Amino acid sequence: TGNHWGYGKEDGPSLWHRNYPVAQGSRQSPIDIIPHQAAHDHSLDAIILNYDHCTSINISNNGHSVVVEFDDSDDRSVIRGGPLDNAYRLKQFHFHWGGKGCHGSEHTVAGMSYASELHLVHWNAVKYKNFGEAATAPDGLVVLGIFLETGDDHRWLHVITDALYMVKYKGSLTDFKGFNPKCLLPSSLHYWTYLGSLTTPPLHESVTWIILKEPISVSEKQLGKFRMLLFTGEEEDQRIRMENNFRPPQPLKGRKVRSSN
Ligand SMILES: COc1ccc(/C(C)=C/C(=O)O)cc1
Ligand SMILES: [Zn+2]
Repeated sequence: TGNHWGYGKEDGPSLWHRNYPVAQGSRQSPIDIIPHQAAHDHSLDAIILNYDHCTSINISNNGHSVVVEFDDSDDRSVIRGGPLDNAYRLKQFHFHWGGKGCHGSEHTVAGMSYASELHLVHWNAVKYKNFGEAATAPDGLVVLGIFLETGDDHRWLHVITDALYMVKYKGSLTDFKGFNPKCLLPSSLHYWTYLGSLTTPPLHESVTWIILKEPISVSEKQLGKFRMLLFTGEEEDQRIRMENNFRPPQPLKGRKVRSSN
């Protein structure tokens, strides 16, 4: 129906251009990051994350990923510094992951993909009056990308994975208060940055990407809990496991990736 899209054979990333022609645009995401081709830009400042007074609201299954939304009615939780001209407000975060034993990050590093990728989505509330308007502007959004690799248990990720049973089905939502995503950051904030897009429809070319170089470690068991989510709703006959919800790397089309120190 309508602009239905997904990650399957009949509605996956290679077909999205039919309803979203920008899918073949000049600044699409994700991309393959080639570290030694990234320009070290010494003018790039450190990124600053002011998440101390962030207010998480709910966790939901939107049929494509699991999303934690935040109160973005003021500048209580923002990202600034780095390549940014102003502060951007945290709106939501979500994940992309693979099937069992398969990797599912969106960005790749020298052709290597990680098990999963966390996206923290922020919007430019200085220049735009709401998220929807910012989402269509070339400098409207900032997405902070964090790679997840499998290894030790992540000591805080269980707060999220323990809630996933509540949002098993597409369209489900439940309260999720008091979660601060600062606990999901790696120790280093060194990053790559480039101009790109949303990685799901409507694929707007409105994102300044900031991808942290250092992955966080999560256990295979924790990652497995994401795979108990379903793409399908409670009322649907088909039960399709939510996995491999990632878009593959897109053409760089002459863009430069910059590297912080
Ligand atoms: C205005 O509608 C939107 C739909 C999705 C998104 C995001 C945040 C997509 C993505 O994460 O790739 C933004 C706006
Ligand atoms: Zn994403």
